[in-house]
Amino acid sequence: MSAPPPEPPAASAAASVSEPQHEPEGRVVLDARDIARALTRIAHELLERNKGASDLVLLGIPSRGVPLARRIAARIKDVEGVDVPVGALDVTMYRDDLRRQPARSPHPTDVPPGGVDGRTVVLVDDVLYSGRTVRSALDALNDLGRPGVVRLAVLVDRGHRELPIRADHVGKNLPSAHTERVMVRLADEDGVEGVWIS
Ligand SMILES: O=P(O)(O)OC[C@H]1O[C@H](OP(=O)(O)OP(=O)(O)O)[C@H](O)[C@@H]1O
Ligand SMILES: O=c1cc[nH]c(=O)[nH]1
Repeated sequence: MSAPPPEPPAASAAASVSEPQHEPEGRVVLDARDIARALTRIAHELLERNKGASDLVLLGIPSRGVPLARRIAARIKDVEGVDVPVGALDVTMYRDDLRRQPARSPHPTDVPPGGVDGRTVVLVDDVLYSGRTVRSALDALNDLGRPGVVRLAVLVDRGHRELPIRADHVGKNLPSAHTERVMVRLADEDGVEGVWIS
């Protein structure tokens, strides 16, 4: 009798993150150090604009906006010594293309204790393109409360807005063609880190 086949590795988020993935094809527009610098600058800009960290709440838009928001919060902690609350704002059920697109699985929304009422809420996402995700995020946020101010921070603005939305804080402006793909990969989510265009 032959030995049973080995068990496949357990499918877990931790396993998928620890296995390095292949880098996307295309031209590197930001490497890991560029991303780190951009996030440091955004953290400083936020503090300057807000005159400190008081009342700030960072809400990442899944999926990659959430680790980016955490990284910005870590930089704010380094500079100001303050723990800024970080949460996640899922936009899936607020999209304007729900009827046209195949169903997407929602991510959890996670509102930090203290909520958003009266706070300066900074929405954080990896890429700003048509602006429709941010539009849906504003609707999702409206169901959570009434922030005093809402700002937007993105790692990459690739242009081609379809709505009157702009970012307050941008890691990199990346003029792009509609036909091009912009791929953000973050080590904590993807096992590789950088931004590629192809
Ligand atoms: O300005 P827009 O045209 O809305 O495009 C930007 C959004 O598109 C991408 O998300 P995607 O829906 O591909 O999901 P993902 O975050 O899981 O990659 C990206 O992460 C932004 O959230
Ligand atoms: O509401 C949304 C969000 C992202 N993309 C869309 O086309 N619509």
